[in-house]
Amino acid sequence: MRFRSLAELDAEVVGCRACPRLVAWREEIAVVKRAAFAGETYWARPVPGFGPPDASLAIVGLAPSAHGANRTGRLFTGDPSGDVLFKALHRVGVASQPTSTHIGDGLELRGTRMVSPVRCAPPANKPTPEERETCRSWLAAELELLKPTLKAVVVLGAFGWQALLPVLAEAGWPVPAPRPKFGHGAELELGDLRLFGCYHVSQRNVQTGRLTLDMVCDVLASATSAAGLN
Ligand SMILES: O=c1cc[nH]c(=O)[nH]1
Repeated sequence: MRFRSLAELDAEVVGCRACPRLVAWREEIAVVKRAAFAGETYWARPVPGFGPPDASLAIVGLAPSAHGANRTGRLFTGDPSGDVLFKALHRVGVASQPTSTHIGDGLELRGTRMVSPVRCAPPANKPTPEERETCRSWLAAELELLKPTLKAVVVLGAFGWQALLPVLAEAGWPVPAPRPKFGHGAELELGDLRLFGCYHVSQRNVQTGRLTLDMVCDVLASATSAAGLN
């Protein structure tokens, strides 16, 4: 294995400059900024996973948002997607508080690690298939390190689902062929690992009513139970 620990992986991933388009974008945003954050220094680097290294539950998202994790340096922190997600994680008992505003705000996750298939903020929140492929080795390394304790994964959206299944198959989990499709409420049993599909907690999904806080909590409750966390 390339990394001996998640701490080692996290320390290395933040220096990645593999995708020129993403490097340019994450750094440009940090200069232009959003007016509300004009006084802040943006993180403007790849965002590592967040949560304990012996997690039994993983939450797989999409990519850091421009003025959220790309600003704060922590996944789902400081953006509207995180507002919903952390409320739900707190409600099911794995987040110490319902909000996540900045590193050092006191938030802790119990038995749960957030992982991003793409580590840099992409223009229009849309990584290219090439960028997803380039970032895949980080996702693979993170799952390999989590494997000894991992029991359940919640995948937020089709992008994460498509990124994750090949990585799980390569790491030895019995992923069926053809690969099962993503859907909200989809559930897969891959040997000792349970996979749960959930619509992404994006502002658009929530504002249009496609996804409600209760729907997120329902999926998380099943997943935390499968992960032995409640
Ligand atoms: O997947 C996502 C979406 C928003 N913010 C993140 O950090 N990840």
